[in-house]
Amino acid sequence: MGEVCEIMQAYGGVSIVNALPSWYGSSMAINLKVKVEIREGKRVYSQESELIKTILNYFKEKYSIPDIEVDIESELPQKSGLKSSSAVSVALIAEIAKQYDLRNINPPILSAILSLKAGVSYTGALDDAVASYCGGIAFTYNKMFRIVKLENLEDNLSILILAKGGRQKPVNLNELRKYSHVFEEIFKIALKDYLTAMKMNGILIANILGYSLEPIEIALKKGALAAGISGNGPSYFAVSKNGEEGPIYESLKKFGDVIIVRPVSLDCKDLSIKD
Ligand SMILES: Nc1ncnc2c1ncn2[C@@H]1O[C@H](COP(=O)(O)OP(=O)(O)O)[C@@H](O)[C@H]1O
Ligand SMILES: O=C(O)C1=C[C@@H](OP(=O)(O)O)[C@@H](O)[C@H](O)C1
Repeated sequence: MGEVCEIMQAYGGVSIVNALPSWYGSSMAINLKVKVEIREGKRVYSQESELIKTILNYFKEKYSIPDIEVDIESELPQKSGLKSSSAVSVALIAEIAKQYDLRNINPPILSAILSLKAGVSYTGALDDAVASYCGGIAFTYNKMFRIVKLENLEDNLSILILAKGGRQKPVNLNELRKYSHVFEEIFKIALKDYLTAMKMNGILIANILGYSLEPIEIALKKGALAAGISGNGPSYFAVSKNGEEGPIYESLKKFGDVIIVRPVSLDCKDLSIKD
């Protein structure tokens, strides 16, 4: 990521397996970006979100970096299920590490730790942070901050997104955790067949969290390879082969604005992956 361009950037993503029920999570990077720039200057605390504040405080306390101002340019709606918080946090952490030459920082792992500390995440969302930083598909066990696997993907897919931000619906964690064994099985399926897992997860999450199944059923009927709720919602997504988006796009349009994006190929060389 970011290394080849001046401005640090990270990606949004769609869910393959939501990590809330079983702590096992998987996410696919998409080409909606967050760009972060920093410069030394007086912090405006009142304008910092809890996440930004927590990250800046961490680096100030641990590495004595000076006060910095942060500029964020984001193509992702906040509280959307499209991984905006992980993209912002991983890009900011990576940019600070780069500018201040801080070695031995693993941006996705630190993102997970600080997202928990900031209270913007339930499990740390390491799955989202790894995909956001590396592209490709990430498989993680968030309870132990462990990256299980990083995978590249076929580049012949399109993702159609009914992008909605500002999640209002409370996330019923207790209800989700009742299904931990089911989601652990879906995670195992995902390691071999991510599209089937994506579909199972997307339908189940919509059911458990009380989102309408209509957009999902219609997209699947029109030939989508997978469809569902991403993250904790409210955004929906559907997957199709390149060039076959038409009928799915038309069917989803009646539910709101639909954007068509592409998955991002894996591009990460410096993360240690432990089985
Ligand atoms: N552009 C941004 N600028 C500052 N903070 C952001 C931005 N986008 C996301 N965030 C942080 O991430 C949080 C949203 O996280 P979350 O509810 O998990 O949504 P998502 O599903 O989009 O990741 C916001 O409340 C905020 O703290
Ligand atoms: O808070 C968390 O730990 C997570 C939130 C969800 O994503 P969103 O934040 O995109 O809803 C989920 O898909 C992810 O696996 C873990």
